[in-house]
Amino acid sequence: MTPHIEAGRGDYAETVLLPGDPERAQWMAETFLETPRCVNRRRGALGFTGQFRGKSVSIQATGIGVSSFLIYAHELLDYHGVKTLIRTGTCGALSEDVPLRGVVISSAVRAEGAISGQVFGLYQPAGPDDALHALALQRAADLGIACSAGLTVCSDVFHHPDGRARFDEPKALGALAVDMETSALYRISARFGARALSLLTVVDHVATDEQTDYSERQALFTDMTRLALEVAANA
Ligand SMILES: O=P(O)(O)O[C@H]1O[C@H](CO)[C@@H](O)[C@H]1O
Ligand SMILES: O=c1cc[nH]c(=O)[nH]1
Repeated sequence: MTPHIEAGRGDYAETVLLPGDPERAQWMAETFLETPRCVNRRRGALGFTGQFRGKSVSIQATGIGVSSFLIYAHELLDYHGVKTLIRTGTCGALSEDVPLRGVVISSAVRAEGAISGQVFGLYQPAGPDDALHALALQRAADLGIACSAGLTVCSDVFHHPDGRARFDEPKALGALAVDMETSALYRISARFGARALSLLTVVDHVATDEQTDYSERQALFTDMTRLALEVAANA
C-alpha cells in the first residue's frame, strides 16, 4: 500500500496503461481485458489488472496534470515494480495535419515553461523509449490504425489567460498536439529506468476549433487502446 494506491505488492502487472480519466480506465479494463479486477478505488483513481492475450496488464487512472500524474507514476514505479508505462490520454491538436479523433504518438515532448517544474527537471526535452515507439508505429501500420507521430507539448494550464497564442512557438517547431502529462511520463520513467510511451487521442482542435462531445468518449478511444495493448503485449 502507498499513500494514494490501496493495492498491495503484486496487484499490478509490470506494464501499466495510464489514462487520465477514471471512467476511461474502467471502460478500457471492462472492454479489453479478460478477468479485470479493480485494484484501486482510493480517491476514485480507479486501477485494474487483467489479462490481454495471456499477458498480465494493468490500467491506472492518473487524474489531470503533472502533479497528479507524478504521484501515481512514482508509486507504481517505486513500490509496485512497474517497468513499462503507456499513457492513453487525450490531447488538443495544434497542427492542421492531425485530424479530430485521430491518434498521436508523442515522439518527443516539450514542456511549457514553469518555474516549479525545474525542481524535477520536468521542463527539459525528453522522449519515449525508442523500441516502444518503433513498435507502436509498426503495430499501428499492421492494424491499419492511422496515427501521427511527432513532437507534443505538455502544458500545466488548461484554461490559460493567453489562450492559444501561447502555442505559436511550439507550433512553429512542428508540435502536433498538447496534453498535460507526457513530459512527466517521459522524465520520471527515465529517472526510474522504466520504459515509456505516450499515445493520445485528439478530442479538440486548437487550430480549427472542432470539438468532440464527452458523450462520444470511450468509444472514441478504441484505436488508441488497441494500439496500447498491442504494444504492451509485444514489448
Ligand atoms: O484525458 P486525459 O488523459 O486526462 O488527458 C488530457 O485531458 C485533461 C484535460 O482535459 C488533461 O489531463 C489532458 O492531458
Ligand atoms: O485541448 C486539450 C485537450 C485535451 N487535453 C489538453 O491538454 N488540451
